[in-house]
Amino acid sequence: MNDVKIGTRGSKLALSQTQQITEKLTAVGGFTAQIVPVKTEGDVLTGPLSQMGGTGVFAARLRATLLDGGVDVAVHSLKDLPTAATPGLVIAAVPVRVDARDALCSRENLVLSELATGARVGTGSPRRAAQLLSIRPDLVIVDIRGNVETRLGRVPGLAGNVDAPVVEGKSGDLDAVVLAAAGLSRIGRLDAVSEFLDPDVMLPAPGQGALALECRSEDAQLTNVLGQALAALDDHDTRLAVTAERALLARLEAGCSAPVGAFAFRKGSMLYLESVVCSLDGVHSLRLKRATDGLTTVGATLLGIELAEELLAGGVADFADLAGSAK
Ligand SMILES: NCc1[nH]cc(CCC(=O)O)c1CC(=O)O
Repeated sequence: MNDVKIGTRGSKLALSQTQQITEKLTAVGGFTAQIVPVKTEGDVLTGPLSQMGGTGVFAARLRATLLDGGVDVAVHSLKDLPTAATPGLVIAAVPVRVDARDALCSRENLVLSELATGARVGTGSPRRAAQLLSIRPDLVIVDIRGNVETRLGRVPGLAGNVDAPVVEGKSGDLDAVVLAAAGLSRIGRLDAVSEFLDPDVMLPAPGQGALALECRSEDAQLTNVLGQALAALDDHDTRLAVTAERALLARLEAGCSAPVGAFAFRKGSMLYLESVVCSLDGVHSLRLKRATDGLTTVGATLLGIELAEELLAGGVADFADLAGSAK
């Protein structure tokens, strides 16, 4: 097989993670590959991300390109991938997860507890906003969008030396932003981090820090060179963790901008899953944990479903906008 086409979004983050994956795939598979940036709806539309409606803004175009043969593999950030299966496509590999935590990137390198009363913190994520407000109700949350560099540019001193596109003419107007550590790491900007927020403080989005390598179902066969190379990149523990997190999200019928955090990890013979659902103002929240010794994707799926049902029984639908449509 020659010149496998690897599809990705065109952002710096997407290109850098796809480059790393492509190097591994070609080394394992012994084929050549070509990276094909695909413009997605999410790159074209403007307006607050949380109002762009439903999940999968970033993934839909890539999936369509995969189905029509324009690319052979799509590299997705797993947290941006809708939980519903796409007929004809499979997630052939979930490579080992990097840091799943969120990170505070602030002016003068302050940690969360040191931010001034009423400090302006940028995030477009209701999940991050709600968890920030539950610890620091005084903070002023500013809805921001744009790629990672653009968001860093909103904090004085963090713009870096890249010419990040300035969105709505705003830069340097915030005290801090919250971004995924994984994204910062992948573009080489961990220097901007003032504090890594542990899951005790802020539970990440389901799938955060993990990638999904998707291909057409017929190409995932192990009799196929591409299928073998993809299978070699799959990490079982990461697969179990994200399977539990995504099963929970699916059972809650939560949208991508719902205030739901979830983090699972395997330790020894157990898979642990913890989740939080918050009201947008951070005043109400329910946080629960569960574990299973069923270390299979079926066991992980059941764990996610059971924890979601406990959250629903605890009344989260009464205070949280699970559909994530209203702001
Ligand atoms: N929603 C955008 C997005 N999708 C994936 C990442 C990078 C981290 C990851 O792979 O989980 C980011 C940026 C961010 O949330 O700061």
